[in-house]
Amino acid sequence: MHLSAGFLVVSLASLGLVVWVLHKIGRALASVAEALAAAAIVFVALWWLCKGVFWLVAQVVKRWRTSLTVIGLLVWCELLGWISLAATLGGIGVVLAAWRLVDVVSFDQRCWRFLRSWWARWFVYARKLPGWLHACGLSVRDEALPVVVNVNLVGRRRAVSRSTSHRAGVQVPKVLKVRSGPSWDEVRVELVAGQKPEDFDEAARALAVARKVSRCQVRELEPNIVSIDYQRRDLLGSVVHSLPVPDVASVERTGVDLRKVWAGRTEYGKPWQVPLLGAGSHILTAGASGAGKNSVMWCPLVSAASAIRSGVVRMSGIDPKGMELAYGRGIFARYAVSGKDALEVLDALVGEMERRKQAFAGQVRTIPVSTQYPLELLEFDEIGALTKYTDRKTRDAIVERVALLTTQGRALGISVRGYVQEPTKDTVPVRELFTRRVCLRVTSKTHVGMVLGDGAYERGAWANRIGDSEAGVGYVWGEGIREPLRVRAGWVSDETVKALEQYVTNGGRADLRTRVQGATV
Ligand SMILES: Nc1ncnc2c1ncn2[C@@H]1O[C@H](COP(=O)(O)OP(=O)(O)OP(=O)(O)O)[C@@H](O)[C@H]1O
Repeated sequence: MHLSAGFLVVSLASLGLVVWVLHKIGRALASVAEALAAAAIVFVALWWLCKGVFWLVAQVVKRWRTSLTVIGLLVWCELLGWISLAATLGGIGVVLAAWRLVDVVSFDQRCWRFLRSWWARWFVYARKLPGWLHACGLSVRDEALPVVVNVNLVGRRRAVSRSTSHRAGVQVPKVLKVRSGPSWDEVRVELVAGQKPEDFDEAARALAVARKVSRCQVRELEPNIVSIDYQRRDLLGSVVHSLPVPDVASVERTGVDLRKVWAGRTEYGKPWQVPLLGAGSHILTAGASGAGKNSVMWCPLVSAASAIRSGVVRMSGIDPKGMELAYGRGIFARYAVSGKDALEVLDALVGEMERRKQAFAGQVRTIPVSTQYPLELLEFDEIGALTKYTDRKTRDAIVERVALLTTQGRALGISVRGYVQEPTKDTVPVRELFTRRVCLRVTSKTHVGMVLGDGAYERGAWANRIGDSEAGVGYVWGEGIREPLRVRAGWVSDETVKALEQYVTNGGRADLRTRVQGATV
């Protein structure tokens, strides 16, 4: 009995001791945990503070223009007061408004476009483009590869394969620069690893829809940098008029640069200039009926009127319809309607080419054009009518001569400009030999590739979407032009064609046909 009471006392005392020790340990651990938590909180706070300061400094340095402006404004307010700042800003606003009223073009080019670019970058594209790109499938997911570990206890071998996935986030191309022109915004972005410029070509339509504009064009600038161009408004919506025909009585317009002849306006509001001589001067223009092929033909001729009149340019025309060129018949030294006459005109040009070869062989690489050796410019309307819809023999002969002229004529001062409604290979078997092509409104998407080449449609040359009311609007691509360029040819009225004929033939007194030996009717 005594023994069990003693045992009980000892047990209780031991239990008390254990509880007391545990209590002490618990308190000690709690203090350690508290200290650790406090240290962790201080550390995390310090970490975020450092990160914040670093980010702020980086922003101030990176956006140095904004930083300087803010600092300047603060200093101004401090030294001169905010009333003087408000008055000065108001004064600048009034001056800018007056500038805009007086000369909107110089105002836009020298001032407004910089502000517009800045605004577009920070308030449109930096904010919204990542979302659009992601929605159009132009982002790359950071997906860590899923891993499964199989342990083979018998063979003590481990095999590793993939089975779980981890999604850490999404990478979107970075906006590098925004340039905002009068009708286009050019947004330069840097691609992320795993993307290629072609991905953006394919998504151009979706990008246009996301931005709620009718056109978006993608240009590859560097292997990892593309420019996404958005058309905000259409500068080619209204008719562009051709230059006036020079007045015979006034001082003559001289010095036409035949390598850059005014032909209309580009979508960037700049002059569209075509070469009638040298690189890119063999031009094939395709367009459905009523697309405006005639303005592409006549407009540069009106601009080069003085060179035609002075004999530096000698015109030849093949006009299977017998209507279009016939209207300005007087300016053509050689002219043909039927297949047989067309062959004679082409033979005459090939003959001239051979003569020039003999005269200049070994002396120059490109002949200088002059009245003695003028630029021979052939306008070949409805080329398909003679290369597809005639008898086989005439057709082959015509194709052969056109091929000769387009492959050899350039350095010898001979240029060929062809026009066609249906740009298929069997209609124009030599279409690749025309170094520059113009695609006006066409009826099908496939025609765009046939005229301008592979990838033109994807790069934004949407010629099948040109409206019926947009005659003269088209895309030009080829030698010397990196991306399809949207243009509108200058419109040439019937009166202007007649005035051109009057001017070139000196009121009918000069018959250009007499200047050509062996000219056809
Ligand atoms: N640059 C232009 N701007 C505005 N209107 C134009 C322009 N070019 C042509 N047009 C108008 O569009 C109509 C068709 O033009 P055009 O005769 O040049 O077409 P086309 O392509 O030659 O057609 P087709 O092959 O049937 O002869 C004409 O009424 C013309 O006045």
